[in-house]
Amino acid sequence: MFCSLGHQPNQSCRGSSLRNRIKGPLVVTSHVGSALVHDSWRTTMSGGEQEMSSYYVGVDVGTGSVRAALVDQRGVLVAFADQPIKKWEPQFNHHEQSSEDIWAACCVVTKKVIQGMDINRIRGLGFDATCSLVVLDTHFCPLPVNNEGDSHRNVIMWLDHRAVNQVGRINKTKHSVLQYVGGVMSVEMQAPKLLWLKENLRETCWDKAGHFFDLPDFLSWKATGVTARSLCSLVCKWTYSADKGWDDSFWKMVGLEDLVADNYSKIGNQVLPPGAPLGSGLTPEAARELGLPPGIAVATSLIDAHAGGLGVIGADVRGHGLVCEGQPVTSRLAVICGTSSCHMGISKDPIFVPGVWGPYFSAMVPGFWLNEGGQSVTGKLIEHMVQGHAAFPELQAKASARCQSIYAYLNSHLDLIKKAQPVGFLTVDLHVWPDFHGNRSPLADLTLKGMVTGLKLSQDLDDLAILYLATVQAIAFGTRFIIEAMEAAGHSLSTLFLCGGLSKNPLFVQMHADITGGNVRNEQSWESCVSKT
Ligand SMILES: Nc1ncnc2c1ncn2[C@@H]1O[C@H](COP(=O)(O)OP(=O)(O)O)[C@@H](O)[C@H]1O
Ligand SMILES: O=C(CO)[C@H](O)[C@H](O)COP(=O)(O)O
Repeated sequence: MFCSLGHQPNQSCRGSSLRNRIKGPLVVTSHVGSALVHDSWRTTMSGGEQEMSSYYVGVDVGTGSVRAALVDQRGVLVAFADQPIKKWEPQFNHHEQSSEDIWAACCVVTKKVIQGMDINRIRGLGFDATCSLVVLDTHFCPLPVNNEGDSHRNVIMWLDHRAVNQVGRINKTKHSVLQYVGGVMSVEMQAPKLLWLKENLRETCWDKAGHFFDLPDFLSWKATGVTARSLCSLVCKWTYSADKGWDDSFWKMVGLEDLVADNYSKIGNQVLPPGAPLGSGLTPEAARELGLPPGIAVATSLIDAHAGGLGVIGADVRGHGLVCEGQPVTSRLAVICGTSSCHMGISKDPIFVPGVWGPYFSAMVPGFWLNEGGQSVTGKLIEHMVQGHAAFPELQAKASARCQSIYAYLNSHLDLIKKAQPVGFLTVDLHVWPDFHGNRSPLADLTLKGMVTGLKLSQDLDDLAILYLATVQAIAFGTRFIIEAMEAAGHSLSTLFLCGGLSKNPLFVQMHADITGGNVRNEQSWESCVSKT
């Protein structure tokens, strides 16, 4: 049911090219060839076949856009659409969104993928989304998370770092729940953000709040009216234990005892495993807004990285002659790379990796423990470096003259200037430290900053291309650093499975293969193997 899709702004399409956009469990479901797509449509449209297809809609809310996919019961992708969503940065390190804007985008993309379809064949709907914090009042209306009192902006995004002081105090408690987030709570998790709201927006937000949702759970509530939370969100971002539930002593110790007093009704006291059906399914109101039939099944949600991780870690790789065929799923590391990169590895027994989130039980693959390493800005960092360079306008002009994306142009430019040497050698004198937004894993130090060494006075297109390469390499070294920490703690990883927007960049995939020295699979080419040096 879950899917997580790559991103091309404002597009809706059908057919074989859709495969290149998938980053979730749909990755290896089947052959998304146009023949298959047409077959399933013919069956649908004629209505005469005995075994008529059932269809499912998956909605994936990333940082920059919302994507929907329509798949049939075999997992074949039939239609795809995406739509950008709004983001605000009212001050440095404050990142906000609007839950109404996000829901409206979910409705737009869902309507697009079901266009021309017999909607009575649609059997179910599922959501995944970023782990951002949505705040609603007791009547489920948006509350402002900002000093301006703008209630439209009622979402504190996952990458928001406003609660630095609060997370510092939480970490000083050394409470035992911190063992399950790599020993150090991240400012990107929900407890510090809640404490910030209580300490900074008491009257306008905290006192009026009736519901604090992780964004994936907000979407499933919006679709069903059921306020149950996903085990995935609560375990990974809210300190909930699959085994022991909430720990009252943690919330009391950090100054959020009010959440305990009302039996966690504001943050969730009914918890379901990802994929479990919610209530009576899609409400009539949500059905109208989405263009779907009321009452169809709606699944308990997943965080976006976990949806992508579930998809690639569970991929059936038989028959492609891959090295990883026959190796256990615990030897796979899923790297979900979009705005950020998330490194998802699973194990049968809990593994405690300093600076790497988890171990989380059953939060992604049922019955397995999950460790989640991460780099908070990867796609966003590449954009920051490239767009901030003096030669960016020239790059844009040249790429558009060739009808290429700026990244395709930069990759071919690197090929041109590398001459006979391997492309990686172009950066022997230029190095990037990629922690421009702190280090999520394995140093777990939000105070770290980015760094570039080896700059010269020239600022031409060659310099931009080499800076871009050094940034991609720095990100790949970050992945290697995370793998080394996970292996030192007991993981045994042999294959990286990349998915998300960045996995469409061959240079990004190649540098991960070269620098980690492992087998790397990306979403686009299941059949071809990226070599290692
Ligand atoms: N074809 C491509 N080549 C290079 N980079 C790409 C490509 N498509 C998307 N990206 C990059 O991937 C990132 C977005 O990935 P995506 O998975 O859509 O993110 P999110 O889920 O965070 O919204 C952006 O930084 C974008 O520049
Ligand atoms: O913390 C995370 C998952 O646990 C992600 O970084 C967050 O959800 C953002 O995802 P994306 O980079 O795909 O927008």
